[in-house]
Amino acid sequence: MNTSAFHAGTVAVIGRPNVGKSTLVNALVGAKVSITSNRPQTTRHRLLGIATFPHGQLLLVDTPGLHREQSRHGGKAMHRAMNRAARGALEGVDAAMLVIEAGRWDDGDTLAYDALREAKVPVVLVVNQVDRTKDKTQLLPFLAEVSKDRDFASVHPVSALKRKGLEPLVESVLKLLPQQPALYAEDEITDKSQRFLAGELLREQLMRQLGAELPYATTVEIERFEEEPSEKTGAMYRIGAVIWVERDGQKAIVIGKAGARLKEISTKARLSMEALFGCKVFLETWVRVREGWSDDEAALKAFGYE
Ligand SMILES: Nc1nc2c(ncn2[C@@H]2O[C@H](COP(=O)(O)OP(=O)(O)OP(=O)(O)O)[C@@H](O)[C@H]2O)c(=O)[nH]1
Repeated sequence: MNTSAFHAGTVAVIGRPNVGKSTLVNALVGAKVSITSNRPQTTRHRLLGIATFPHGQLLLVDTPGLHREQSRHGGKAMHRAMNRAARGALEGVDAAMLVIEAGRWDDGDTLAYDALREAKVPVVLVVNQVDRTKDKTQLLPFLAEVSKDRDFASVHPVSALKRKGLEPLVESVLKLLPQQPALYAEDEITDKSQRFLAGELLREQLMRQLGAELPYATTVEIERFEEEPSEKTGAMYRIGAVIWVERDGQKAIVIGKAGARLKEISTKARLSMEALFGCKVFLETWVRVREGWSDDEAALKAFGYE
């Protein structure tokens, strides 16, 4: 490897809820480090996905506050608040990927763009979900329209889901990063612990399978995470997870008829854990009721919320 041409640095991934940020991060990292669902606001925690390529390394960071509720509020006060939040979140970031949905640019995108410009972060525009654009002749005019009078380092139509257009995107972003050796080892994909990721994968299944039925205050706590040697398969992880809800009725929803739903949720979560960790997983899940925990600051802390 020619280390003199190696670029590495932090890249903020910014965009309205549900545009496909997590899907993009996972596609770039090549593994599932960020959970996805078609419900907005899936990403609760700041995430760092690490993507290493022959010419460089991207440290992909979430910027909480920058893509929350953007489109619902407007006005100067919101603009100022956004810019304040942006300044903190963007400190030390080398570049940003502004992710939008093909065919759509709204006020939220403008706010994010302005915040990035104000923070003087070079921005690459990622026009995602191009696979959903049926009439491809509309794409070029759309790209021209959104880049007119805006200062993007480059513009990339991609499909994060189908992993299309990612190579040129990576090349462009790497060019914006300082020339320096890799900051993390090549096989590191996240700074999050496996324990944390296990909880995220279970939460992902809860969201996917319960959809709108998922009680708002549901959270996941990993009570047990142990590695055990296994004669047959090498290592095995024994994971115990508690799904916390606020009421008995909610518990019944999560468990489902004769436990069918919880079984399905646990099986799918276990399979994604095995895929991510590369070993057998023995997963046990319980649903427990804790009344009013979402009001209790100390309880929130115990669940990993700041
Ligand atoms: N067709 C298509 N769907 C996509 C693409 N990228 C993401 N999606 C879907 O869009 C939905 C939202 O994707 P996420 O990656 O969770 O979006 P996000 O921006 O991280 O969402 P938040 O965490 O809520 O901010 C999921 O159902 C994805 O499968 C794409 O390129 N094409």
